[in-house]
Amino acid sequence: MKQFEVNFDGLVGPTHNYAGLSFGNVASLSNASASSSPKQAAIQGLEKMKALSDMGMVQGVLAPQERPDIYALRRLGFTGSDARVLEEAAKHAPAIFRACCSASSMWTANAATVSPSADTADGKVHFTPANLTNKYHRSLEPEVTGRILKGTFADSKHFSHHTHLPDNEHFGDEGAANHTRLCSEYGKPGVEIFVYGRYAFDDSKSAPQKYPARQTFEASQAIARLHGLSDENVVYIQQNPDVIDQGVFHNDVISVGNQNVLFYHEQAFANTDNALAEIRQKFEGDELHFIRVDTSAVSVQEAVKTYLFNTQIITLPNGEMAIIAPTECRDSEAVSNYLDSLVTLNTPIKQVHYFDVKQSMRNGGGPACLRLRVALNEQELTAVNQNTLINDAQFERLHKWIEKHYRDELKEDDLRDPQLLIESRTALDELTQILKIGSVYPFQREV
Ligand SMILES: NCCC[C@H](NC(=O)CCC(=O)O)C(=O)O
Repeated sequence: MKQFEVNFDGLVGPTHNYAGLSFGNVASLSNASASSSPKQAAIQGLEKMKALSDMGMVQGVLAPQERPDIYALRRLGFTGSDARVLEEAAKHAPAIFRACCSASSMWTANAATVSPSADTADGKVHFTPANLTNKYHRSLEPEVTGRILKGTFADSKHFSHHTHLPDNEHFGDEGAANHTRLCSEYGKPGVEIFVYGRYAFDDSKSAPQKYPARQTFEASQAIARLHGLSDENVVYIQQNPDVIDQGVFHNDVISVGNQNVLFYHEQAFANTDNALAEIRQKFEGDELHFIRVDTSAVSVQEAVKTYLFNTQIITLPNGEMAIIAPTECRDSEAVSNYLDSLVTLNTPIKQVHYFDVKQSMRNGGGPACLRLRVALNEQELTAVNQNTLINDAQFERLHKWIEKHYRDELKEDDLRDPQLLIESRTALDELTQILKIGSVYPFQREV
């Protein structure tokens, strides 16, 4: 049977903006308040999806969330008409208001953790939305994310959906950004690697000092239990606390895996030798490539700046692997030299493709943050909501939809504009019809 890894990229929403909300995510902080271009950002993202589909990959799209989140503001005591809620919140609680406007659902690597059917006890593909408790603006996402995932993977014969973990820092879960999977083929059992930043129930263990560790060991274990993974197929690795303190807020900023390749920075993990030995022992297959990048070649600071590890490693239809990198990697001498030499080495990675995703990079999200990977066999792929897969027709439809509804420029002050809320709702309502995902947004569910 054929097997695929489908990348589901997040569509950028109509209120894309930079609010500087993520402490510990250096790029997000340094671009706060800059004006944004929702139209350009959405088109950049869509073009990346189309380019991957043109390379012969199966590419999907996940709908964005509605922002500003009026419901979150009402829960915090703002009342009256929607226009009044916006006005009062922007005036009296500007920081909270900005958090309720965040564009962050576009980074679908944080939407959920996904375990393919080859790894799970019941032979279904399992999804758990990430609770994203560490950042208030991100903690607003899991409920709607869960509905979007259910609308995209609706067939209960093949897909199993869990509720996000308890909304508490002890079970802080950042989804696939802290999870990767190695396998000989996508449809064969793999090793699921969970990378966590700290222990929540054991203070004696090491943890970062400056920036938060968003993912806990206990959350990772809970996901593995929920998904019915066997201990023989799971490896837990602690992220090096020092690199978290240097701005590596998710594991996917310092390591990435695909099939039999683990690409990682020398300083990525706390106890690298043990972790790699355990992966080697649990991996089913002959050839395993650990590609380590040394600090002398690329410093942690340069990796954070260029997002060398927030690249996507994909397997092309001809079996070769390609790296999908942001143009920031090409613009750095150290990183572009490294990538030039990497493709000449004896590893499966043979190509590098650069993409301009600046509108996302400015919020601290590279190509890998923009996608949720879902490994599927042929039957499961047929069971996916086909309207969420990118082909020429769907690309055209979404392109037109963006052109019709999105603004060219958005300033911070525009977010309180009630007209923008109406525009976004009109756009999102139409989107749910294009993607046929049902009424996922709160404004569509009011009676
Ligand atoms: N995987 C990439 C995630 C980036 C995301 N940035 C943000 O939420 C910044 C949003 C802002 O500052 O407006 C985060 O840090 O979780």
